Amino acid sequence: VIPGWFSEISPMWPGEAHSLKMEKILFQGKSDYQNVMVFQSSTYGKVLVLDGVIQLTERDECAYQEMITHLPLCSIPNPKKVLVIGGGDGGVLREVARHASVEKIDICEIDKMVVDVSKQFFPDIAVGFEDPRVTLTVGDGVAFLKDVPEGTYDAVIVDSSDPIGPAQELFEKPFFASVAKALRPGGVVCTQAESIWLHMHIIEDIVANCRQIFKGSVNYAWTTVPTYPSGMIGFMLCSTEGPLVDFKHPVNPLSENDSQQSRPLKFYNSEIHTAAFCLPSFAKRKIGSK
Ligand SMILES: NCCCCCc1nc2ccccc2[nH]1
Repeated sequence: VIPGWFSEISPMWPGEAHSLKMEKILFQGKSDYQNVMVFQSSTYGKVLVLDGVIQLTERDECAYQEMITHLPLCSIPNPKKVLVIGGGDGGVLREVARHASVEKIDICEIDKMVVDVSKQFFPDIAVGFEDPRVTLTVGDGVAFLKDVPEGTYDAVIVDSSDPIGPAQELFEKPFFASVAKALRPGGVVCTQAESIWLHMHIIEDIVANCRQIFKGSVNYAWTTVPTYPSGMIGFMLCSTEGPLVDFKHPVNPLSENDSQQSRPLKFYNSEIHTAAFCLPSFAKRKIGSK
């Protein structure tokens, strides 16, 4: 261990560890589900860490929050009701709120400590909770979805951590089936879907499960996040049977310089939306779609 440096050692990326120079630890706690830590880094702003794994930094969270939100919401004409599973930092809520067509935003986050810590240390991310359309449920997303009437949502966003830890069930078939039931015909889901450099086997399983359950489109897309190991993270975008969804050509554009927005988009735009679905050959062979 190098004094003054945080190294992200995890079984999720054996044999490698991304490190960030650390100025000061701002919070350390243990919730009912995981260890929670916040530190001030030297060059990436404040950093949120769960069980030793970097969830977000102030400097590059935009790449993840904007893409996981706008890839699905810009792919359907008029999203009205949106569900977020996970996402307790509030960043996805902040991005969903940019869509004027949205009338209702439900969020189900299992760990209240993540919400409280985000509000205290990441106000520009937790700002998402202030939108009047938002209803927060603190609980297990699997149980939440069991009580959702069929066809309730236009879009579901699963902003989870990784299969090692409290989010494990969010990567399994029964959960995907409950998401499909909660979506209207032609509805869309976008999930955090790991890295093609590190987790190809996990992704192949996810793609196989999604292709069985979602009878519309199933596409993998990705973004670059400098503070995530392998510098990238991917998303699984699926649509249910019904009006065809072409994820690669957004029908509901968000103007990147929308003057109404107090904060313009930092990362997402319609070109990068389309580019996000382009895969390197090694990945195309394994998880590409026709
Ligand atoms: N909202 C949490 C996003 C995921 C944070 C943890 C994490 N960091 C990763 C780096 C590479 C691949 C998968 C990863 N999962």
